[in-house]
Formats: sequence, structure tokens, C-alpha cells
Amino acid sequence: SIAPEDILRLTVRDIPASTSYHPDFTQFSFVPRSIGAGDIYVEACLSMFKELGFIDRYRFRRRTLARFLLMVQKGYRDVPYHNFSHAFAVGHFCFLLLRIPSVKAALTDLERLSLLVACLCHDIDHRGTTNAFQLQSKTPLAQLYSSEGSVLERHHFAQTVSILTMEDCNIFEGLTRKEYQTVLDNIREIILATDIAAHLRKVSRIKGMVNVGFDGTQQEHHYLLMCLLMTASDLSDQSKDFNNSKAIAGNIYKEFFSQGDLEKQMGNRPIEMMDRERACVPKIQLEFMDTVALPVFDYISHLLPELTSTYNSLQQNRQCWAILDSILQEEGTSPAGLDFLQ
Ligand SMILES: COc1ccc(Cl)c(-c2nnc3c(C)nc4ccc(C(=O)NCC(C)C)cc4n23)c1
Ligand SMILES: [Mg+2]
Ligand SMILES: [Zn+2]
Repeated sequence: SIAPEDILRLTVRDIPASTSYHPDFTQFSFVPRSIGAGDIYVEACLSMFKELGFIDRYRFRRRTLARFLLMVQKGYRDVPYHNFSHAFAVGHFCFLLLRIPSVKAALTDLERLSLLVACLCHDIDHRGTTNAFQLQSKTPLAQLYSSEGSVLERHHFAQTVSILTMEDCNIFEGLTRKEYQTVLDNIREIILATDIAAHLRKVSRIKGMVNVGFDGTQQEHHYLLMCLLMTASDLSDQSKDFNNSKAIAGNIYKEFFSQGDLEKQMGNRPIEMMDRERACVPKIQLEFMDTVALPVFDYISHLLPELTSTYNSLQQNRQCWAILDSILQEEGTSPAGLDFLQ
């Protein structure tokens, strides 16, 4: 196994052969899924906490941090997209954001720590179905949280808290009571912000902050920036090379179409996006990129010029989807099916 400190120096020679990727772990174009599988993720996470200075700053015991990370990894299910490799990819992107000097200047150490932990935990115990599905099918989670909305996200936070209460897994044991309360409040807000519906309700406030420029004296700006960095990390797969982004989208549609199949079996009619007979994947991707992903990376690259390259690769990927869409139109082939995604 690779020593945690050596993870950051992983180069193309050491990483198992995989599809196109950037050889350097510390670059935005690095494909986190190329790192392999199994407990190398935990070692990579340990080296991220180390590199960000959190282990020393908050006196984490390595054994406790390792146990926490293993319980987080175990907390994810084996679903096509919302599994631990998604959480790791999100955490890796967040790690790269937190190293940017202007982010270090903008956020407190406690906010940066909250972001990294929230990223790794933000989809714990995801079932591969949407919030709408929880409500329609009256799942146990809906019974628990339907009155407040963001059903899945409240569950992801609840699971995070329960891991912290497990034997020798409380990484925040060295924090003061006030710090502990602050970190838990931050993590809760950040995980709740990963509900796309919640994000879309906040976009105008984020746009306002970008227009006037980040003001570190405003608590609201700290909150909006943490939410924006979280959402960008959650969508960061789409900022990689198109082959990788296309393959990831394929996993998302495996979840969507399985949910559609389930809804049909339950006698409900799925929305077009979930229906493998009706969905036109490139069209859905174009709409998602235009309405959600591109604006997020547009705002973040206005605040952080270092992110311009990721915004540009998102635009390139959008063009690729547009080409795929026109090919499907011309051929007039039945739009359903994911074969062209392989
Ligand atoms: C930030 O939280 C989430 C939660 C769940 C998912 Cl799957 C995603 C997500 N991450 N990458 C993607 C890609 C590449 N395509 C997507 C296409 C559609 C949708 C979708 O939910 N459309 C409904 C509409 C109300 C926006 C989400 C997509 N998505 C993000
Ligand atoms: Mg989520
Ligand atoms: Zn996610």
C-alpha cells in the first residue's frame, strides 16, 4: 500500500492503467476515479486532511480519522452513481478548491474543515432514487423528513452525525464546544445545500454576491460561498475530459432509468428524464448544463479566476453533448438507451 504522504506524488506510472486522466493528483483535470478502488481512497483522504493542515490544527488522531473515513466509505451503498467513488471525487475537487490562496483567505479554517467533511459525507446512504421518489412512494425517509423537504439530504446529515457518535470515530473530539457546534451547523447547512431545488432557490443571492464581490465581513457571503463550492464540487465530474464526463453521466442514467422502471412497476408514470423509453440523454444533459452546471462554474470562476479552466472544459463538454444531440436527431434513432454513452 502507498504511504499517505506519497499519495500526493502519485503519477501516471503508479496509478493502475485507466482511461484518459491527468497524471497529477493536484490538478483540476485529474480524474479521481482513476485512483483505483478499495482502501486507497481512505489513504488518499488521510493525505488530503494532512496536506490541508487539519490533522495538526485540530489535533486529529490518525486512527480516529481513519476509522471515521472507513465508516463514511461503508455508509455508501453500491448504486451506479451515488456511491463512495462519487463522494471521493467530490471531496478531491473540494480539496483542490481549499488549497487556493484566495479561498484560504476568504473562509475560516473551521469553514474549510466543514466543507471537506461535508463533501465526503454529503450523499451517505443514498438509495439511487430522487427526493420526488421518496415523497411519491412514501418511503421511510419521507415519513421522517417530508414536512421539511430535502428528504435525502437530511438523511445524509443524520447519517454523518451518527458516525461521529460511533466508537472512536469522533474526529471533532479535540475541538472546543463552540467549535464543535459551529462545525456541525456548517456541515448541516452545506449538506442541505446539495439539494438542487435548494440551490436553484439560492442562485439569485449567489449572483448578487458575485456582482458586488465577496465580502468576508458578511456571514451571508461565507454561507453562500460554502454552498457554491459544495455545489461546484458535487458537479465537478462534468468539468473533466468528455470521455470521463460521458461515462459518469451513463451511471447517473442507470440510476434514473432504474427509478423509472420501479415507478412503472408501482403503477406510476415516470417523468421523461427517468423513462428509458422516452428520455433523450443529450437533450437532458444540455438542459442540465445550461440551467444548473454552467451557471455554477460561471459564478465560481468570477470569484476564483483559478477555476476558469474548469469552466472552459464544461463548455467544451456542453458542445460535445450538442453534437451528440444533433447526431441523434439526424439519425432519428430511438433516443432511448445508453449504448452511445459507452
Ligand atoms: C447537485 O445535486 C445533484 C443531485 C442529483 C444529481 Cl443526479 C446531480 C447531477 N450530478 N451530475 C449530473 C448530471 C451530469 N446530469 C444531471 C441531469 C439531471 C439532473 C437532475 O436532477 N435534474 C432535475 C432538475 C430539477 C435539475 C441531475 C444531474 N446531475 C446533482
Ligand atoms: Mg445528493
Ligand atoms: Zn452528490
